[in-house]
Amino acid sequence: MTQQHPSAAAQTAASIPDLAAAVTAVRESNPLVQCITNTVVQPLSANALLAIGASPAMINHEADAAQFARISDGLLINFGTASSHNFLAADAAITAARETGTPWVLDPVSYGVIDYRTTRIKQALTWQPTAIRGNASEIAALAGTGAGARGVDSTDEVEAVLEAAIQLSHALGSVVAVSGEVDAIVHAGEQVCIARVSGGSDYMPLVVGTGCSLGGVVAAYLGALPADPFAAVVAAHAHYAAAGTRAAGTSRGPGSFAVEFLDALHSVTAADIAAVGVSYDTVEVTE
Ligand SMILES: Nc1ncnc2c1ncn2[C@@H]1O[C@H](COP(=O)(O)OP(=O)(O)OP(=O)(O)O)[C@@H](O)[C@H]1O
Ligand SMILES: Cc1ncsc1CCO
Ligand SMILES: [Mg+2]
Repeated sequence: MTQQHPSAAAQTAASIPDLAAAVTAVRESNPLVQCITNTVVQPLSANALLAIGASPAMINHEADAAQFARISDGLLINFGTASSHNFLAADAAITAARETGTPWVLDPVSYGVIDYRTTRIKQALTWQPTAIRGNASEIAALAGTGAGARGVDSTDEVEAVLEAAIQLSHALGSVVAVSGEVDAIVHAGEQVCIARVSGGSDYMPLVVGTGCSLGGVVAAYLGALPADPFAAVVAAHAHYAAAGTRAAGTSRGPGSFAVEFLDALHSVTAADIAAVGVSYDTVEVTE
């Protein structure tokens, strides 16, 4: 079995992502992001993408999906309320994205909770997503561990599922991002790189779609930074954390937070995002 030994040294300065540069890359390149996502979160997801400087398109029918994937900079797949058309659209879009080398993100909503969706997510995993973004229970379930999600919500802690995230990243080559109070982003190459992103707000789990819309934002960052997927995924989470912290300061509850959060996604500067608390670690892998 593969073992991980925490390294005494934190990640070398040279490989620490330049978050400000990533934010600027998104805002300057206006990445086109195809979202095949659930009906609950469509407006929030599209608005979040507009607010960060990306261009969203919810193209989710199988007859159109592959054609649009070929012109997109990034693709999000989220089966939260998927119809038969959406499942077929996802298959077509992922196939096209793999042909064009377009980065794509899988949000494994409710993996392990219901059978048909679990089968379809398993199929999508065989196509090796550029990034997998989910809450702690979803990531644990993908690796066959954890307490299991309760519907779409997590019952696990991020740190408790870190080993599962590392295994998944090893197996698929994907960047694996686990959301929660402190997010963890894992990329297993010769070494395992781990980033932990603090900030945000405890209103965030009370607004539906903060996680789902983050999946689209991750796709946008990957589209702007295709050569550095770890940096892209960390920067997307730092952007959310900075905006969440700012929005919480002026909110009275989840309703006003949702509005303030969109404003903050737009108004946070690259410097604000670079100032988010992110800690880096590496883990050596030995057989
Ligand atoms: N307690 C918390 N404090 C600060 N930020 C949080 C907290 N819980 C979640 N977040 C943030 O909320 C966002 C969504 O994470 P969450 O784990 O709630 O996703 P999710 O369960 O997939 O959401 P959904 O399925 O409703 O879209 C992330 O940016 C995460 O950092
Ligand atoms: C509430 C809900 N139900 C299916 S998808 C979704 C959005 C959060 O995952
Ligand atoms: Mg979710």
